[in-house]
Amino acid sequence: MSLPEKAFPVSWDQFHRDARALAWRLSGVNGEWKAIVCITRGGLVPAAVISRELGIRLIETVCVASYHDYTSQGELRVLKEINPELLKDEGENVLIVDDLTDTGKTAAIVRAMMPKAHFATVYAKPKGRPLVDTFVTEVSQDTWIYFPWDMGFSYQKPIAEGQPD
Ligand SMILES: O=P(O)(O)OC[C@H]1O[C@H](OP(=O)(O)OP(=O)(O)O)[C@H](O)[C@@H]1O
Ligand code: HPA
Ligand SMILES: [Mg+2]
Repeated sequence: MSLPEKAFPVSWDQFHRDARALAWRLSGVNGEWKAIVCITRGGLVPAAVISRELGIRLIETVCVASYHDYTSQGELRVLKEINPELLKDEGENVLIVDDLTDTGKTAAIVRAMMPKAHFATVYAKPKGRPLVDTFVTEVSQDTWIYFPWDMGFSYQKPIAEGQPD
């Protein structure tokens, strides 16, 4: 996979605002959500925001791993399945939450587990967009989103002292 050309760094403040915007959109979708199923690890933070905003207290995880190094996606592995209780009715009234959909492979795997669930992500790239029902911001396929939990502040040398070679 070629390195993404564009970077989209997201601060904690921006991510909180975008996750709350997703909660707003979801508040009009369904009267009573049975539960949230968040796709770890990226879905954990948006699920915390949405559960607080929508008052959803039953939160389940489905643990999926695929991107094993910087930007290349390996084979998708389901490390922990969804509680069978929530698989009844094919996931009707269940809200699946993730941070983003990129190629859509993760979304496809989890959707297949609960075809009637509502799938929401904060960000979406074009290839994954058809797999999600509600999202906030689309970014181009060649953009890499840098999430706040992957970043930190670092010292920047004064311009006069020149930059490392
Ligand atoms: O649409 P896709 O191409 O499948 O990519 C999207 C998935 O990739 C990332 O998770 P990752 O597998 O990196 O694990 P993590 O959430 O634990 O970081 C992200 O959180 C999504 O779950
Ligand atoms: N940013 C961070 N993690 C990701 C991305 C991305 O753009 N795509 C898949 N996992
Ligand atoms: Mg993930």
